[in-house]
Amino acid sequence: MNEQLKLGLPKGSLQEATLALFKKAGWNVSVSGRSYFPGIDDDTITCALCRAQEMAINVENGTLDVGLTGRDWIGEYQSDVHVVTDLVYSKVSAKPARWVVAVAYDSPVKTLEDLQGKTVSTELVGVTKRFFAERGIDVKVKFSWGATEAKVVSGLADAIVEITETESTIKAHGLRVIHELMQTNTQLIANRDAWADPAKREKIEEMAMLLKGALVAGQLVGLKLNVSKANVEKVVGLLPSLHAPTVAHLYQSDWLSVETVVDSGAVRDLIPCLLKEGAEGIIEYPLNKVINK
Ligand SMILES: Nc1ncnc2c1ncn2[C@@H]1O[C@H](COP(=O)(O)OP(=O)(O)OP(=O)(O)O)[C@@H](O)[C@H]1O
Ligand SMILES: O=P(O)(O)OC[C@H]1O[C@H](OP(=O)(O)OP(=O)(O)O)[C@H](O)[C@@H]1O
Ligand SMILES: [Mg+2]
Repeated sequence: MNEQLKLGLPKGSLQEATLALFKKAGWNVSVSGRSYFPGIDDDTITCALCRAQEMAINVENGTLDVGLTGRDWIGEYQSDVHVVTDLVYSKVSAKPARWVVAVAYDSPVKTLEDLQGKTVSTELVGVTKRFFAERGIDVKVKFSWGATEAKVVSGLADAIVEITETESTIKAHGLRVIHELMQTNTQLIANRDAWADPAKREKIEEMAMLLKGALVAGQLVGLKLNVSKANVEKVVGLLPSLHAPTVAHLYQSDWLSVETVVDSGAVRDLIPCLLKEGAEGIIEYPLNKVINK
């Protein structure tokens, strides 16, 4: 690659989770002081921090070759970019976040149609206008700079269209969700010319593969245990795995070592069952990457 790859990292809600993901994928990104140009331990890449809202615009116009942002903001500007891959994580979890229509708990509004003629406050103006227009519901959409939930409480709007992940902000303001507009997750997007350039495309594809591998690994753990030959079938039968588990002989013994990868959420229930079926010396370890062809 002759030129460095210009990578945009989202400043704000997605920043921390994105830098942690890059670290797991193999890149150390160092954000220092007030600079919006972090360092990265890869000579073929230059980094810039960019608001999630502006990322797709900057990738579309070539200021950046590649960037990460939410599907919501790509849709808001209907940006002409190449979506390389979905990376399903949000601010605090590895799940999508949801854009919802919410009203005050005691509001007479029960359905979307009840919002006819009313005021809706949101940061996501374009998507919201299109959403109501498609349904023939005439609402006044007012742009919100943030703290949008407060606008229903203070009577500035009849409803909001707002993002929620844990629902803690919705609940803290006594709001009621009446409809889900869409789910959103992080995506890796590329500029169309960068994607057409073979060297850049190869680098972007490698990046996508390693980021996905790191993300998948976050939901899995490695599990290793010993079991006697007599009990191995019962123990292996309990193990869900990416492929068949690896079974190896222990030196000068009738015992076997079994190694596999399982869903981290399943381990709590799985370990007691494995013990009951004769497993011993169980170890669980975190994984950095899981790469599947
Ligand atoms: N829990 C969350 N809350 C808000 N945005 C989230 C959350 N999880 C993921 N996102 C994504 O983060 C992006 C918005 O991030 P950004 O930091 O630019 O806005 P913000 O959170 O409103 O920033 P600010 O801290 O200035 O309010 C969107 O693409 C959104 O989908
Ligand atoms: O469902 P939750 O987990 O509570 O997360 C969603 C909240 O987080 C974001 O607020 P942000 O911190 O961006 O503040 P803002 O409203 O000032 O943009 C978003 O706008 C919601 O208010
Ligand atoms: Mg916000």
